[in-house]
Amino acid sequence: MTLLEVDRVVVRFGGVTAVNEASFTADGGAITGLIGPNGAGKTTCFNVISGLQKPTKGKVHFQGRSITSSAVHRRARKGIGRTFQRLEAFGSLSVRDNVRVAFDIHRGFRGVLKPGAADVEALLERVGISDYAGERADAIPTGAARLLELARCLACDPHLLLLDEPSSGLDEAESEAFGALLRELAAEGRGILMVEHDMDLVMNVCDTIHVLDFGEVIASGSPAEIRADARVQQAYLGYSDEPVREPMEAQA
Ligand SMILES: Nc1ncnc2c1ncn2[C@@H]1O[C@H](COP(=O)(O)OP(=O)(O)OP(=O)(O)O)[C@@H](O)[C@H]1O
Repeated sequence: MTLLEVDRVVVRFGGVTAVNEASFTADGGAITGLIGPNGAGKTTCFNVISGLQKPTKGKVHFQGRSITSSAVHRRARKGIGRTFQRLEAFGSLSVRDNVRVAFDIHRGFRGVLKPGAADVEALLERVGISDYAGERADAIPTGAARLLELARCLACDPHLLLLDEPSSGLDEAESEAFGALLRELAAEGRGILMVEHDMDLVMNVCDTIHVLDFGEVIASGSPAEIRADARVQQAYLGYSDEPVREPMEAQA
């Protein structure tokens, strides 16, 4: 089922066209990748979807309804959750308290008053950061902080997760566990739209990938289709006979 539809969105910043007639979708129960070179317009698209950036033109639909003019908090209440490239946790609070705050805010909206200590612990366990539960959020490794961002987002039980470079800072084993967690979340029916530069992760977990270049969607398809697309190879992936990882790391 189509959960999110971005329809011919244009974003201009003065003379810079950051997003140019971009159209793409993300389904519930699936992982969708949004990839492209630095400056291609990926974060600007996320800002348009979450409501932080008004599009110059175009529309955004969520669950079949236009949210183009909805405020950020209304989109969040409708079930759009987001993590940021820059980490946004409360640094002086513990990891546990960061997740607790997210739960409390979400429950406050819903009018649920039951204490949720067990839920907090279960969520910390689920994303794999229980060992850091008592530590200050600004004292944990970057990879764990990214997982904390995800936990805070999941505390709000989103239908659609927008994940902006969620795996940066994760080592190979953590990245693999993270991919498995994403698959689990999608299997629960959630939609995941992910901006990510780790091509191994993207190619392994995504059902569909959209490629942006200079603000335009230059290709959409399965990982195999994207790998084989000549325009994508030229704009982003490098040549097809080279391993995918090397050109990506060269760009980072
Ligand atoms: N607030 C802004 N004002 C002016 N130009 C902006 C603004 N935000 C983004 N841009 C420009 O819009 C273009 C797209 O930027 P954006 O951050 O969306 O790209 P991106 O694909 O997310 O890049 P990266 O992979 O480096 O995060 C870039 O040329 C950027 O410099």
